[in-house]
Amino acid sequence: MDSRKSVRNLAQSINSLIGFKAHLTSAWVTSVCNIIRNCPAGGAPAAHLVAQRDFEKHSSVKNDAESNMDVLRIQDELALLVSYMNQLNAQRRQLLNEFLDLKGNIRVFCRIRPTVKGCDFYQLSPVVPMNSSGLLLKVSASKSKHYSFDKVFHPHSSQDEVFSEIEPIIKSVVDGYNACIFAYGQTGSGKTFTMEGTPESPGVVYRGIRALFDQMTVSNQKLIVSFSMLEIYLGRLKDLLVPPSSRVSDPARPCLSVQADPNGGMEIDNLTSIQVSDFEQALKLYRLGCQLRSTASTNLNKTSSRSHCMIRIKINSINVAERRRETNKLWMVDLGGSERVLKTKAQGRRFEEGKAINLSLSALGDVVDALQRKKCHIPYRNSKLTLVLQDCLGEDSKTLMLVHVSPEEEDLCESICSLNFATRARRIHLGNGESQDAKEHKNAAIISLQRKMEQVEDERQETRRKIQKLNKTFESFTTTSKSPSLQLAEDSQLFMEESKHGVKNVQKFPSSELPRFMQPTVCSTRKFGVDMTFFEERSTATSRRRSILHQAKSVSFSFKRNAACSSDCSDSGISCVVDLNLNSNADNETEHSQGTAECDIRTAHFQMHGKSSKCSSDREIVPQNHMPTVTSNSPMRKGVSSFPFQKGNFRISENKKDEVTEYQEEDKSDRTPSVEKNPLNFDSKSSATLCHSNGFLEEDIDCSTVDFSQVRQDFDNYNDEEWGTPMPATYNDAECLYLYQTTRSSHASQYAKNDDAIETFGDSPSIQNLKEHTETIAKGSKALFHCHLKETRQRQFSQRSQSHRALFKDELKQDKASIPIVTPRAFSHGGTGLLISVKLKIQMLYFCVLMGLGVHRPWYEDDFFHGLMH
Ligand SMILES: Nc1ncnc2c1ncn2[C@@H]1O[C@H](COP(=O)(O)OP(=O)(O)OP(=O)(O)O)[C@@H](O)[C@H]1O
Repeated sequence: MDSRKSVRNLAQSINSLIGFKAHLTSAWVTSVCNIIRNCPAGGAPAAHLVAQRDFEKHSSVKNDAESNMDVLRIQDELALLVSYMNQLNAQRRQLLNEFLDLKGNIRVFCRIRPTVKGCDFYQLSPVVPMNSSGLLLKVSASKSKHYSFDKVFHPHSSQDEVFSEIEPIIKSVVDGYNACIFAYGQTGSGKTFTMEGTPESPGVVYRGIRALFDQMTVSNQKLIVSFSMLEIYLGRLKDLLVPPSSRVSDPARPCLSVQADPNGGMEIDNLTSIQVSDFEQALKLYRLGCQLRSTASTNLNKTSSRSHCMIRIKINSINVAERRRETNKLWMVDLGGSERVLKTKAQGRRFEEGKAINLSLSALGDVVDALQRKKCHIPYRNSKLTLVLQDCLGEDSKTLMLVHVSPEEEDLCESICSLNFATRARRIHLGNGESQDAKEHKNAAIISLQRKMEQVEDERQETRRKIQKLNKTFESFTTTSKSPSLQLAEDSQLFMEESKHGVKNVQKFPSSELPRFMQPTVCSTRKFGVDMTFFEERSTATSRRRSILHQAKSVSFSFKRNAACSSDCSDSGISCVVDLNLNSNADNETEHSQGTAECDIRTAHFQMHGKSSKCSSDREIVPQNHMPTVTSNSPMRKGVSSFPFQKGNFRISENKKDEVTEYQEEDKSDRTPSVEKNPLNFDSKSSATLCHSNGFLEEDIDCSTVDFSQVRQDFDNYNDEEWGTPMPATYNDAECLYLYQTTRSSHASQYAKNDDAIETFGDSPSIQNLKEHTETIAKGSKALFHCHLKETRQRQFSQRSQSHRALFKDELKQDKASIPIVTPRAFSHGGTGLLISVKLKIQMLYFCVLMGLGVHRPWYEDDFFHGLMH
């Protein structure tokens, strides 16, 4: 009896010590008691039972020993194979390197565009391809000139053929080299076709990104890839991942500027850099950037690129042991077309664009010339183009120039210029003359290296297969040999880790494998401040993949004072930036307006969300509009929070006053009746007050005067194709109201269709103004308006979140390289991340101990668990 009492007391002491009682429901205790009941009968065990147990124990020990031996054997084999694989990887790298060195650090390919006039190419064209590396240019009837390049692509060469020659350079980027691939040539010669391609036959950028990710998967290296895209337009750098409306509407946003980094590389300050984890994400960004390129119709090309378009893929290596650099870059550049102004008859802006392009191409020529002559001064600084590419045009990088020529007679002059330029570039690595013997020797070496590379590749494939097979066997051993309690303890640990880091791996921890008492209750979900939705099994594959950084959030809001509505619905909605800049001076800045000194590399995490498991809204985050999450490896750090907007739910309502944006109903009986049935379901005599602590929007809204249908209709008319990225097709009433409010705000009244046209609203535009404006939008600038709305929304959220910064300081200090994860609920319960983490740890330990006790039941009865309840 005494021992029972002490057991009860022990449970109560534990409760009072860690305040855990609140989480223990009767269901929990019943589950634990059931476990105990299912164990062999209580009391003193019968002798035969003891004997049987001893026998089982003995045989299980024997089996355990055998399986342990097997596991050890597999582990040994695996270790051997992995080390062999590493050797093969190193060998492959070395061979590829030698191969590229032999082929030259600067390689020049020539691609001849098919003729557009449909004439007999070989007879009439002045450009005649001779073999795989030479072409003949018929300058006149009696005179012709021979050019040779590393590769000549005939007019009928496919995009596949072109890319197969480029692929080794892409692979070398994964091995730690800088690389630059650029398309050069006169306007209309096919540069954009080669780089961008068409949906049916995608170009080098598409294939390059895919090859890069494939190579990363194969080489099994931990690499962080980030994507940037910019253009050099009229000598200015423009971020192509920032919509023009945002560039214009935020005068505080600094221009992009090129700076030398301490490692001798070049860095572009303020350039949006978005971390991508797979090919699809990078591709989406690329498409987005392409939409924003400056193109125009000229005499020579209907869709002429009026700028140099530059795609940068930056690769940061975590394990640098086997790589040359920690960070390296791949530039893929679609240069603007060289053109003769007389020929294009360009005027005004087109003339200026052509002039700027020609100037920078000429600067590129000077740099190439200086490199060729091995001058001590290389005039990189003469143009933005050469400055940006500086670290990829040197000796230690792989450069590939794709020169494009038109086969038309009338383009002969331009073809001669382009081919001469390319020949000059090629001399950099070839020297002025190479004997025939030397050439043959080199070719033989290249072929032999190619064979070796193929052998190594085969060997790698085979080894990879073996490793996979062994891994499977190993997994089957380890899963069967684990005792249930050990498995549970490990899973619990996993849960702890995942909760701490915000990682939600649904497959690893499905609720069906958990005892009921380990499953979250509504109460525990609220109390812990951790999103427990990941316990729920997802029915579709798409809903399984969730962003690491995404934090689902319960939202509650109230329109009517006494009728708060709360929802546990987790929506993969809009992620907004929580600016964690530790420099207080920059408090009011968005990621694009950071001071350059504070930010070396700014990486935005672009999140691709699938459909929410519970909610119907399916939204994609678009960089800058919904502003990607931003991190930095400089002292400035940023984290992520989510901001779900969904139909019916309006604002996140939290306890802290400075974090809250909520609508409260105000009784204003003198309001005029609603224009139409108010979609917000406001009483026609009501108005809403938008309360922002940051003062961004502070005014009463007379809801009865807002024609929501007009606002919504306008946004519904918005065409996704214009923007190139899927957008929500409809806007809910809350967003309409927000839009309306935004247009009334003096802080957010500038919209621009392009650089030339800026429309500005006054401080208090009337409804008429708003309607006029929405009509304007309907005529052509919906997308920009849309961007503006999102940017405004993001900025507001970003500012609101800055009050959290201090709370992240500890995390930031601990791990500079990792991405800070924000668990928003932690704040709403008034605790710091550390406190909650410790608390979670204790509670989990407690669970494990109880489970252990439940299974082994050394000295107590069910009373112990009942004691926990009292
Ligand atoms: N190899 C090719 N096969 C089929 N069509 C091609 C090829 N190269 C170019 N074209 C076509 O020629 C036209 C002009 O090509 P493109 O726009 O790529 O030229 P560009 O060099 O980028 O011109 P600009 O410098 O003015 O932008 C396009 O319609 C394109 O589809």
